[in-house]
This record gives sequence, structure tokens and C-alpha cells, in this order.
Amino acid sequence: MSAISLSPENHTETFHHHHAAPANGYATNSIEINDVSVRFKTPKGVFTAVKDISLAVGRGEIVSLIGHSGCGKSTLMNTISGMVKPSSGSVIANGNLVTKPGPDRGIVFQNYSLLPWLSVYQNIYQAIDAAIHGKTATEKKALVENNLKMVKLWEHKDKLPGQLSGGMKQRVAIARAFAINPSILLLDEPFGALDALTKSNLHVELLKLWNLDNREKTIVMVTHDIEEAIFLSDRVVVMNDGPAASIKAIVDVPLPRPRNKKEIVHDPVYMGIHDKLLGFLVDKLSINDL
Ligand SMILES: Nc1ncnc2c1ncn2[C@@H]1O[C@H](COP(=O)(O)OP(=O)(O)OP(=O)(O)O)[C@@H](O)[C@H]1O
Repeated sequence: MSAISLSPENHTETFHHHHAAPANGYATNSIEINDVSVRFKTPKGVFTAVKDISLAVGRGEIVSLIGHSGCGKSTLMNTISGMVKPSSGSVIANGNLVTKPGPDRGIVFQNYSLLPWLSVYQNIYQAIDAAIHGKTATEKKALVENNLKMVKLWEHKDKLPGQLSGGMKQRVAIARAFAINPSILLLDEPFGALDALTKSNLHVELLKLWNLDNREKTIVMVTHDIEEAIFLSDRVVVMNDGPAASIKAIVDVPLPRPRNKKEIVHDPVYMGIHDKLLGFLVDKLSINDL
């Protein structure tokens, strides 16, 4: 689909990005974040986590959010998932105002808790059963099997979550989100706890899934990993530090796909993006932050 191709002309970066309409050439927006602010009531008074954020994500686009710890990445993601209500502004997902979580938006958290009394297999089967209607038991079983094999946990399918390592639990959560096949996938540091090899394999699996879906699936991912953000994304959104965090910069990643992890690191375009992102993240670092 030409609507999702990113041409080199899009290699721009936008400071103080305040407009919902992206200059990204996407036919339709999957997500529109319009002037969103989130304020939390705390014992010490009102705390503004994010302020006046606008961002549109095209259907089929992969966008990463990066920024320092506590800047509000998860808060912003949770306004898309529907778990945090904006104090002002609105979020539109698939054309509908977001007011609560829904099966069109799959979420993977770093510490996504699995149901401890259900086996790995049952955790995924039950999630499919709850979210997808009109599939036969055979089809659902095939979905569980395919997705557990994808994350290399098929032989652990009868274990309970308590019998798994942290990385294995994370892979179950990823398989569960993939199995439901939502049109919007929200990933909050999904690969954070994984070793480098597992992480790399899952990056490839994620992109395979995205390609199988004709690149129609929209992915928003929170990460601290610059290499991961560049390898996977069409755009990387850099957030300012909080409180009242906003968007500091949006960096386009016009590297052609499929991308080869070993090769792109030598690509001057990759290196330029890497330096730019590193600059955005470290320029504020002072001895006081350490
Ligand atoms: N429910 C809440 N009540 C009060 N403050 C909150 C709440 N949720 C988040 N915050 C505050 O909002 C700010 C942003 O938190 P958030 O978890 O979104 O940051 P983050 O960028 O995802 O951080 P990290 O990278 O460390 O995961 C933090 O200062 C946090 O303490």
C-alpha cells in the first residue's frame, strides 16, 4: 500500500509539534491525540504529568516514544489504551473517542500480570476467547499454538506463570497480545526485561506480524532503547522531562524496509538518526541527574 510508504522527503523533524495532522503521507489516522493534558491529584496537590500533547499516528505506522524516566510516556500510552482519562483534550482511536479499554487496542506492559491460576496455554486461550468472537475452538487452538511457538514457549504451555522466568512471562504477554491481533498494538517497554538475543528475535517476529497484516497494524511503543526505536519505527517521538511533559522532537526514520539489524547500523542515515536521538536525550544530563 502506497499510503504507508515513507519517502525520504519525510525526513523532517518537528519541534514543538502541536498539530494533530501528520505530514507523514498516511491515508488515515489510526490514533489522534488532541491537546491532551493529564493531571493527577496527589496528596501534595495537582500534578501535571503531560501537557498539551498532540500527535497523530497513521494507520500502519510504527511510532516509538522515548524520554527520560518519569517523563510521562506510560501516561500518554494509557490515554490511548483508555486506562487514563485525559484531564483535557481527547484521544481518537480507529475513529472513536477513547473512553475505556477495548479489544481494538492490545496492550503489553513490562510487568503485565498473567492470571496466576491459569496455565500459559489457558492464559492465551482465555484472552482469545474473550476478545475474538466467531472463531471455532480449532481455530482458537491454532492461534494459541502459533503464537506460543512464535515466542518459543510451546514446550512450556502447561506451566503456571509462577513457574516461569521474568522473560518467559513477558513472552507469554507478548504472545497473548499478538494472538488477539488488535488493529492497534500498544507496547510499553515490552522487551525491556529480555536478553539481547530474545529481544532481537521478537523484534523480527513483531515486524513479521506487521507485514503479514499488510502493514495495517498500528504500533505505538515506549522504549528506552534508541537502537530498538530506530530499527522498528517510522517515527521516534522524543518527550521532554516532566512535570508537564510535552513533545520535544519528532524524528523520522526513512530507512527502507525490510531492515537488517546488522547492516543498518552502518548506514549513515541510521547513524545520523542515532546521534540526533542521543543528543536529545543526553543534552540535559548534568551531574545533578546522576
Ligand atoms: N496515578 C498517578 N498518580 C500520581 N502521579 C502519577 C500517576 N501516574 C503517573 N504519575 C506521575 O506522572 C509522571 C509520569 O509517569 P509515567 O509513568 O507516565 O512516566 P514514564 O515516562 O513512563 O516513566 P518510566 O520511563 O520510568 O516508566 C511521573 O512523575 C509519575 O510519578
